[in-house]
Amino acid sequence: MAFDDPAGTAERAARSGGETAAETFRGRLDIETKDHAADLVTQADRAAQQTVVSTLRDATPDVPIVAEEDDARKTVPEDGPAWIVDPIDGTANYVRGIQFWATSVAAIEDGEPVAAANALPALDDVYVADTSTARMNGEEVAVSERSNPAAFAVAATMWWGFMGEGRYGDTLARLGERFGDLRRLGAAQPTLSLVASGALDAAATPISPNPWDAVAGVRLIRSAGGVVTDVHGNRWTVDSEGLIASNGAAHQQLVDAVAPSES
Ligand SMILES: O=P(O)(O)OC[C@H]1O[C@](O)(COP(=O)(O)O)[C@@H](O)[C@@H]1O
Ligand SMILES: [Mg+2]
Repeated sequence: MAFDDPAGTAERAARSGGETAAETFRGRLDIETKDHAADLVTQADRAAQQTVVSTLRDATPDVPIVAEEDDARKTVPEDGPAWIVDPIDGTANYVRGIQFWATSVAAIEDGEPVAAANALPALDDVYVADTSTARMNGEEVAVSERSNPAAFAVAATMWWGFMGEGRYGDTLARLGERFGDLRRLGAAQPTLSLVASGALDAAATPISPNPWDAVAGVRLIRSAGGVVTDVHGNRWTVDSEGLIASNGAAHQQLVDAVAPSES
């Protein structure tokens, strides 16, 4: 492995970026829009990214860094190691003063997520995973043991209203019919962290997420004993269509709800 202690470095970097972002949480912010009116960026996103990047560069000067903001690299290399950074995942929550946001750092090697850290400073929670174990605040966590879909809480994560043609509403309706309870929490990495800890039973989206919205959470969920696939039920990779994450107990029902056959 090209990384030396990737989980430890990811945790340090996520904590440091989270501290930078926390300094201005619920303070005065300059808010800019990106692709659409609800796609936001602030000086806090940029400052947190600088903190994370400098922590990672100090530890691993030669490892490429994929990151959401500014002119950082946006694509994950197929071969070799890379860091994947979302300085604030859940900026829309952050600017509204809602505590559910994270600084997310993942390590990937030859396309395979090998470590992850999601720091949620406003909630004082930190999720960390290596290739075998997921921890929340230092304690090992596992996906939920629920098996009855009627008892499931499923997060319809990653906003996809822009897909149009009723697909968003139709997918939510199918999830609502097949599972007991639905959530939209406003931030993908914290949502995936809750699947890893067993607080949620599943999370799903038919859109192809950005790597910084997905990779850390995928590592956390797999190390917590869960399953992450694409919309067809195939093992999830950074090139996948959609993302369906669960405790494994009703995974096919989720796949069916998110990507029904055309017939
Ligand atoms: O689970 P929800 O409510 O759809 O929220 C997920 C949202 O979180 C995000 O990961 C937030 O991303 P950023 O705040 O980093 O831009 C979005 O990609 C996604 O729309
Ligand atoms: Mg972000």
